[in-house]
Amino acid sequence: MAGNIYGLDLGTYEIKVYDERKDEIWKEKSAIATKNQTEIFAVGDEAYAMYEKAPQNIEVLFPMQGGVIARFCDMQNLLENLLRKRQFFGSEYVIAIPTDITEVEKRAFYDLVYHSSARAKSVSVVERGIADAIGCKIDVYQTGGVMILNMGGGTMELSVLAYGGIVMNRLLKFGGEQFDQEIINLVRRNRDFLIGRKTAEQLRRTFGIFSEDTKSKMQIAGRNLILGLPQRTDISIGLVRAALKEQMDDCVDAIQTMIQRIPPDVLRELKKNGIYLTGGMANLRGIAEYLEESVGVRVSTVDYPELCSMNGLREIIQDKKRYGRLTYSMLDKGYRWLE
Ligand SMILES: Nc1ncnc2c1ncn2[C@@H]1O[C@H](COP(=O)(O)OP(=O)(O)OP(=O)(O)O)[C@@H](O)[C@H]1O
Repeated sequence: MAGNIYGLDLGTYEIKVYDERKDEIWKEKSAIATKNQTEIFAVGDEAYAMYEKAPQNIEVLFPMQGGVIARFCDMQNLLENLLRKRQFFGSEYVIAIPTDITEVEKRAFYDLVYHSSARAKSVSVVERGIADAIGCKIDVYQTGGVMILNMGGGTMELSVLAYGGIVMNRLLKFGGEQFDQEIINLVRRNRDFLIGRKTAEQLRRTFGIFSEDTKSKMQIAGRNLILGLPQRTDISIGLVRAALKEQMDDCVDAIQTMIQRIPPDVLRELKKNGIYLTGGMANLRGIAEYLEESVGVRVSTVDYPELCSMNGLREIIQDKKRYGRLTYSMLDKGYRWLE
């Protein structure tokens, strides 16, 4: 059977895969569990389920950090194990990659697949901002200016697009994970109470932190650091809101700084078209309204924002004639110096 075509978005929080033959998108957590530092014990969602619960000889690792591949071999093992269940030999791959990273970091995405046991027929890459825009149903060739803000698990990526290309791009190295860490730190400092990353994520996802609500509380489990005992306690929405404030301010500052630097003609169009929010963090209730009020430009979200770049990759793969020129191989002339 001839090879398939896969679209990949290797996120810090989740790996998303588009399978062209089945025309389906699936996702798994970017996590791998190793036993005694030698043997692969579990991958994806199964490995993530063990995080903070696994026995000492099992280590749960997150090979993507800040949007780039931090542990190359672990990431390759993870991807190979996830794809092994499918027809992955001799297939073509299109990978969505962040723009504002070094050429060496970009090349790592390419090598990850090209030099894996998948024996890929071809590997090409596309800037994630472009995939996101196509996923938002923006006509990337015709638009004179639009901003995409991808709010992910480990990064926030700001891209300004015009006429099929990226005019400006900035990758902020914080996302959902860092928000959760801030919640953990504040609960610990304020309440002498230790909670895990999954509990912090649950707090962030449950509370409507951008609403007017000041009364909501949620009961969570953790460890009382004074008594050293496991306990349950109530955490208020105000505490979670306070934990997220600084990073939300940094995000608003980054958007405003970028807006100040945009060439005037592109800015005029951008003000008409607005900012599109993508990535899992765009699911936070009320975030679009909050950003719109803070930066003074219309902000919209799409349904299932975490899958937006995958929907874009799907379009790119299905309509190669139209979108093929937006993808490139890292073996193209411009990249040969890295070989
Ligand atoms: N319904 C939701 N409410 C709030 N947050 C959510 C929701 N769904 C997902 N998230 C958050 O979105 C983040 C993951 O988003 P996404 O899948 O876009 O990231 P990623 O692509 O893996 O990471 P990155 O792009 O930074 O490398 C996680 O922090 C997760 O907690």
